[in-house]
Amino acid sequence: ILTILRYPDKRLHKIAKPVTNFDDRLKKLVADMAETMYEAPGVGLAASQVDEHIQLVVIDVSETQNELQVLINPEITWASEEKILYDEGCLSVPGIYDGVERSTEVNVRALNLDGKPFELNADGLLAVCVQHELDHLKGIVFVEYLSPLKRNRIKTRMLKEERELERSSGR
Ligand SMILES: O=C(O)C[C@@H](Cc1ccccc1)[C@H](O)SCc1ccccc1
Ligand SMILES: [Zn+2]
Repeated sequence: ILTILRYPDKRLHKIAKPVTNFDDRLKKLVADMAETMYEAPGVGLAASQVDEHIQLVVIDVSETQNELQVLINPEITWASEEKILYDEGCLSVPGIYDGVERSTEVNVRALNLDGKPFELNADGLLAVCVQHELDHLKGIVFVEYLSPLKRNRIKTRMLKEERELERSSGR
């Protein structure tokens, strides 16, 4: 299980670099990210959230939680004009859910773990998740779409919880 960075950690705003070598280290990171995501639980996790600033996300929106999708160097090639407002959460901002507008449908081009390109046409929760994860790779956390008032309240609350965490664990 990997440690997930918590907002407003500055490292969440670093821009992820493209993946170049498809080696065993990458495969191990994917396995660790998948395990971390399932345990959270979550339906998506970006490498940025575990302080690995490379363009890699893992997603599993299946009911049975056994259909892992790995997207490497992903880019959205088309996004629908039509938008949907979805109450998003984020494993880096635990306990906060708020409405974010996203395209209802997106086409994504990415590489798989073997470095082979593939296309993904996503709608529903998968489309929302893809857009949320690709934002992480650009250093964007979903609270940035909320009002400054809401964002500041969330920042204050997260920092308060961080202090309580430190006090309780005697760190
Ligand atoms: O990137 C993350 O932090 C995991 C996100 C992914 C996500 C955000 C918004 C909408 C869809 C996916 C979530 O925290 S995973 C938790 C979750 C589970 C089911 C539905 C929505 C969110
Ligand atoms: Zn997130």
